[in-house]
Amino acid sequence: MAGSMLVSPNEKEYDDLVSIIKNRVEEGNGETIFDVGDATEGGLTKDDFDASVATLQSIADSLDASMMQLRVRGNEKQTAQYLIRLKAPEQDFTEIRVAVVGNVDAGKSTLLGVLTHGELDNGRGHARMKLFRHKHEMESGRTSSVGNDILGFDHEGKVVNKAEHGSLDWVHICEKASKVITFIDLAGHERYLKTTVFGMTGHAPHFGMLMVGSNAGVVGMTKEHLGLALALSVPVFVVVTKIDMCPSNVLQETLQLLVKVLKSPGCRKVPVIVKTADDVVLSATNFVSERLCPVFQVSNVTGENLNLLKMFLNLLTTRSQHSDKDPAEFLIDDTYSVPGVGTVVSGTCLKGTINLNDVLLLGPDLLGHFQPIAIKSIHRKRMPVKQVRSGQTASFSLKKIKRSQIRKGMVLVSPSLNPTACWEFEAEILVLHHPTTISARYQAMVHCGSIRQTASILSMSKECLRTGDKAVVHFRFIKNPEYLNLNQRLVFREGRTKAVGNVSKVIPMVPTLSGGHGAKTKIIKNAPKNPFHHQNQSHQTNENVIPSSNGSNTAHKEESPDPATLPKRNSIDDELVASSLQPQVGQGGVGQKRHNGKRGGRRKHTGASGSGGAGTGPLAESNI
Ligand SMILES: Nc1nc2c(ncn2[C@@H]2O[C@H](COP(=O)(O)OP(=O)(O)OP(=O)(O)O)[C@@H](O)[C@H]2O)c(=O)[nH]1
Repeated sequence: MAGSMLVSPNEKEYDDLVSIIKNRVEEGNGETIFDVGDATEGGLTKDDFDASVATLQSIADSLDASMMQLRVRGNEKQTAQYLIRLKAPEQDFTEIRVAVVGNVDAGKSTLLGVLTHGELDNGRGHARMKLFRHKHEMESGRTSSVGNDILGFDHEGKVVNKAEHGSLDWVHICEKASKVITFIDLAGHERYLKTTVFGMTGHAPHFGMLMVGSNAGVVGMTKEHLGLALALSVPVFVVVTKIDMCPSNVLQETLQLLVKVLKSPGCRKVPVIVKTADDVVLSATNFVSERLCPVFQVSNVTGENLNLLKMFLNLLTTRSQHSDKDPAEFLIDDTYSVPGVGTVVSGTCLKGTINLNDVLLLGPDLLGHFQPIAIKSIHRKRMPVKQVRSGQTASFSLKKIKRSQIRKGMVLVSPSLNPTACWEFEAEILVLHHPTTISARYQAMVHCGSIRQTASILSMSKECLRTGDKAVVHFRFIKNPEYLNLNQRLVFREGRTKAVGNVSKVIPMVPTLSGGHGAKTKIIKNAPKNPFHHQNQSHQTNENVIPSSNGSNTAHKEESPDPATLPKRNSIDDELVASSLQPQVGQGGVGQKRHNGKRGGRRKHTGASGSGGAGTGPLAESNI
């Protein structure tokens, strides 16, 4: 657009400008960054600049949007960038999910405490105490659950979080905010890698915030987490912490190594060390489209550069195209039993719009069935709402169903989708790391959305796979059928073995008379009898906050599809146990009995030592 058009537009030009800005705001989910003056033309004189800003302000007013100056450049002649953001109606806000990863002690929980509570840290764990959720975390000072913290920005870009007596009122934040950043604080310690992978696949983060302690440097799980984010195509920005206590030569070394890793062939990022507000705007506007990776250097104790980070967070916009009009698809990532309310599920609405009292299909259960279920109430970030749209997370209370009948990885979908479950699927896989070779019959944990289940390889387009190899792999879930979509990203993981890929073919369950594991997926009126043992823990619903354990989910059933496909099972959610990175197969019977007894459940060439592979970052070793 001509830079001069804003100076004194005629009526038609003004209308054109309004529709251009309106479209851009819609595309940007309620906001856009707009240039005033064209730098290539040398910018605008003061009078023309002022006239342009006045035009833009009047357009913003007509759209019921605010306008915030981000940066101005030049003296005699000027250019500038403005953020135009719609004033969201109360109860509506844009949601951005940021997965927070990094090695243990990088300062993840501390930074989140400082950002969300607005109080600096004392360097001895003061800020992080506000966030800890489980007693054992409090004691060890380590984050083991996938926790959520929110930071709200109003339409003028001001932080709306106000902690009262140390606690935050989420409803207040959501009412005041136009944009809510949800931080998914993923564990730093390698023993919790399983939780971290679940957080990255199951909570559909838009961005990854990789935290690096400046004194410790790029150590431990740093590369591992970076590799995971890259593999899942989640854009990453880096926050280097503790600059207050780090000698400058050590800080420089850390930055140099970081830049080297980011530029490496496995990563191919363009690091930008953010030092000024200009850098922030530049990074935020080019973050998603280009391979840019902003690097912030902050102190949670002195607060240095936290303003730049906050400015950047305020400018983050989602890249996904929302599809509010499609049939609804909601991915369940957790379940709760709330006294007086009943069963509550939380998760992400991937497509469509879900309204209060809608009847959706819930499934697949252990037999691959879906059952109709009504949505009794909807909460977004603990705030009761009437509707949830694509891209948003929410929790629903459900009618006439026990919590124990629902598991992570199930979906709630529109009946018009006529959903089918699948035991088998194909995926294009890239092996990021494997100690030896992977061949048919190999078994490992598949993470796909909020699905987390052991699957075995039935066949592959190559005889065996080594680190760096790509192949089309035919998988079969070993425990129950799942609901999968084409092109879903997945992680295939076991011990130090890691592969990533895309679902390329979903093989729906085949109808049989026996009701065996190939049984036709059918929609049943009444829920099947509780296929699990009762879960004795009840949790306060806390959208997106995952309880440490859902209790035991030992499977038993009335109508057995095939005993081998419903083996005795340890708790599927017992993600806190130290054994989480130990071989999954062979524990508690998973994979020991298989439908095809010949294949057995024996893993081949796992080499899994229980180590999460600290420092074995896939980046250097793969071609992602
Ligand atoms: N001096 C100083 N100390 C910090 C800073 N950030 C964090 N710390 C301290 O570093 C320690 C570790 O911080 P945490 O926030 O627990 O680290 P974490 O990355 O969340 O660790 P996990 O939850 O175990 O993954 C705490 O004692 C903090 O007080 C900082 O910027 N400066």
